[in-house]
Amino acid sequence: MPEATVSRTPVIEITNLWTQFGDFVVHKELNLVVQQGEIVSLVGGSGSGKTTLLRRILGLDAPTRGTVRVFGEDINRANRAHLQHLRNRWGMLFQHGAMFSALTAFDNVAQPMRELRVLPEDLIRDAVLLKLDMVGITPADALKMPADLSGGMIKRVALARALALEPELLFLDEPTAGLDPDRSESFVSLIRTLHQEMQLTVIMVTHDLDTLFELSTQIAVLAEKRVLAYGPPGEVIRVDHPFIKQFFLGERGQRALEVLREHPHS
Ligand SMILES: Nc1ncnc2c1ncn2[C@@H]1O[C@H](COP(=O)(O)OP(=O)(O)OP(=O)(O)O)[C@@H](O)[C@H]1O
Repeated sequence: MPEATVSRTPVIEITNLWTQFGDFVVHKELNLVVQQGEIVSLVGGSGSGKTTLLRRILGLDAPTRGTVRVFGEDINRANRAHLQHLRNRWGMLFQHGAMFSALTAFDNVAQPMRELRVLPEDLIRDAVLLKLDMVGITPADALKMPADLSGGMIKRVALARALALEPELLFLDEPTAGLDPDRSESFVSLIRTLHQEMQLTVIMVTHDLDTLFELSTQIAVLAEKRVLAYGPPGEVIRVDHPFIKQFFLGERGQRALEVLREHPHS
């Protein structure tokens, strides 16, 4: 296909989104367009509406006004079956892993595949072991219950589960929270490798500036009830706005500039 005709439908397109709880407005005329292959970090102060925005994108709650399109589809107009089809195209890693505590690591990863009810069990077995191998979990550890795994291992198993259905889009909520610096660093390089190998689009919420600058191709700053700035890290941190200055200044800003010097393309 000639390049000019290749469709560039954004993976996510949010138009004039309003979110209101009673009289309290969280998002006002919020717009955001995410193209395929980006790693987007959502940042903003506490209560700025990051989690609520994620929930809107996932179609968990309908917006007060505005539209949310994922893979070109209006998420709030899709019927149940269609919504499920869309959901199978993304994976979500929750902050605390959110594993089923009564299932082994293996069965936690197998669960989304079993739910599809189309794959034979022997194929599921191979696919689960492959996903666990990708995130560095051995077959022996796969048989353990979540309570017998370390925090870092739980995150990796939860990531394997989020990747179970080969998603095109991955949501990460505070992916490195609760990990020590070494584990956090190896989790970041795992995400980076998976992003390169699977051409994933990633949307993450993170307060960890190291993770943010190591991974993001774009940063979306949520403030004043909208996306105040959106662009590559090097551009966003130079935006002249009190929140952005405060967020990236001082020690945080120094680290940011260091990482940007190490990765001058970002
Ligand atoms: N179901 C709800 N009913 C009423 N208010 C809500 C509801 N969900 C969220 N809010 C409010 O909306 C605002 C945004 O919340 P949200 O959890 O999205 O913020 P956040 O940016 O993710 O914050 P944090 O970084 O602290 O997790 C908060 O003031 C919160 O109290």
